[in-house]
Amino acid sequence: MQIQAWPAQQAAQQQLLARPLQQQSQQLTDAVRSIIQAVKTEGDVALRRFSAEFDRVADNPLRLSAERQQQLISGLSDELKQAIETAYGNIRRFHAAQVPQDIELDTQPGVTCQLKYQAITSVGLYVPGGSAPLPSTVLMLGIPAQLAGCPRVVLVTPPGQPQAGDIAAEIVYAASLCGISEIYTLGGAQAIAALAYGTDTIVPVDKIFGPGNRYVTEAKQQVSQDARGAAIDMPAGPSEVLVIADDSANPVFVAADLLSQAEHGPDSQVVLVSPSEALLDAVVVELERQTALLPRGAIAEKALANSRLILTKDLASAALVSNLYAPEHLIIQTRDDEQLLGSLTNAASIFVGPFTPESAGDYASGTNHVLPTYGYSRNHSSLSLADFYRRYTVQKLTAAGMRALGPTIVKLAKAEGLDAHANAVLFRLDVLKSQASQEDVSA
Ligand SMILES: NC(=O)c1ccc[n+]([C@@H]2O[C@H](COP(=O)([O-])OP(=O)(O)OC[C@H]3O[C@@H](n4cnc5c(N)ncnc54)[C@H](O)[C@@H]3O)[C@@H](O)[C@H]2O)c1
Ligand SMILES: N[C@H](CO)Cc1c[nH]c[nH+]1
Ligand SMILES: [Zn+2]
Repeated sequence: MQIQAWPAQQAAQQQLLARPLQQQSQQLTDAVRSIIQAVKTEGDVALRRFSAEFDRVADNPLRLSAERQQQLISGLSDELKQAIETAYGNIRRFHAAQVPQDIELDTQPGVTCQLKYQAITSVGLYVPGGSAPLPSTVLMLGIPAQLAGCPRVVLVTPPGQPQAGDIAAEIVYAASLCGISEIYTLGGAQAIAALAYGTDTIVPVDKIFGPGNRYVTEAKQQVSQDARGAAIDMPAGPSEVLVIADDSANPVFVAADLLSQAEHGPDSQVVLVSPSEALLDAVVVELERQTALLPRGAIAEKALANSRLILTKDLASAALVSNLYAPEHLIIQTRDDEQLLGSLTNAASIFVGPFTPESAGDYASGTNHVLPTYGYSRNHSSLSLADFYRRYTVQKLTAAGMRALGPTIVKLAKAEGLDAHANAVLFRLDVLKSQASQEDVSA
């Protein structure tokens, strides 16, 4: 990998920080649109056809039976179950602290406003599984759904592991901890279409959560733009990380952190920004050494080909590079991390100091690993418990409240030229006036 100096020109800066695959290529949009259309018109038949075509699974049973779920779980070792339970505990603790509070408030006497939270009725969780099955993602999605109390939680994940039509036992165990038993062996854009529009086998859901490759992410965006589709959490595509490190950082740690995301897939991107040429040089050597030892080294190498090593004049400009890139994950390993932290904006999840690898947040520290990618961290947030609720308001005006606020509403409605709005208040004020004069007469 080549070390590149941070250029002064804006166009060159943007080119250097471009994501590897044009997320919105017309070819991708069209391919996903036709998959969605086929699922809408042909239902289960299309689902089975796409499973055969993209996942090499003939006659996909679609639903993972309760018996098969139990069989798969019983084959898991106690050590692995325990590790999943430890992660479950930390993630649950962090998300349980996020429970939103209803608000009830009199904005003025007789005018009561409430903000209320209600768990979304039915949610669909997409757990990636094309390149590697991700039970950790089950916890990231299933725990907040469980804590919010969503009445129906459906899980979909690509089939084929450990055998055709199956899914990984770890995924099933993590799902069982989260109280999820409605599981479909489906991946890709077809799974998203099935969740959004339903088929004979799958009842549609209200909101779809979860990360995935570019087909999954594009499908989520398409169904969310259709009023008859489903809402989505965020665009959470191929994993990415940006590391800011100075000459105090350990190049072994930095290279390992970069590779931890490079091994996700060939379309992942990792970026190292440093004012230290010596550190950059040492990381190049380490990347080569560690990649050669990785079972997924070939995948990581492809991701490294889209990746960047950037030399800046100081840490302040390294922070500017990060803010411009808006990474999914940002790791900082410098002499004064706390000071740097104050100048960092736009990162979805930040990992501070030499003993905080991104793997901690990917698996078990407690934060959510479902995060916006492609630069969407500028205006989208990391997944949290709040995403599993819908918010709504309730209000009530007493007669006294109407008497006091009515004239203001009438004035504003007249200013907008909306007389029917004004009338809805004026007719009530008339009734209140005549009630008041009758009370005066009888007094
Ligand atoms: N941003 C986040 O929060 C986050 C979290 C975890 C994982 N991820 C990312 O999720 C991604 C998971 O990707 P994956 O591929 O391993 O699994 P995936 O489950 O997202 O995708 C696999 C599915 O893609 C479909 N597919 C494959 N090739 C296709 C083609 N040519 N045309 C149409 N559909 C096709 C198949 O149906 C397959 O089931 C990785 O890029 C990983 O980095 C992101
Ligand atoms: N790094 C991924 C989010 O981009 C999450 C993950 C799951 N397993 C390992 N990593
Ligand atoms: Zn990861």
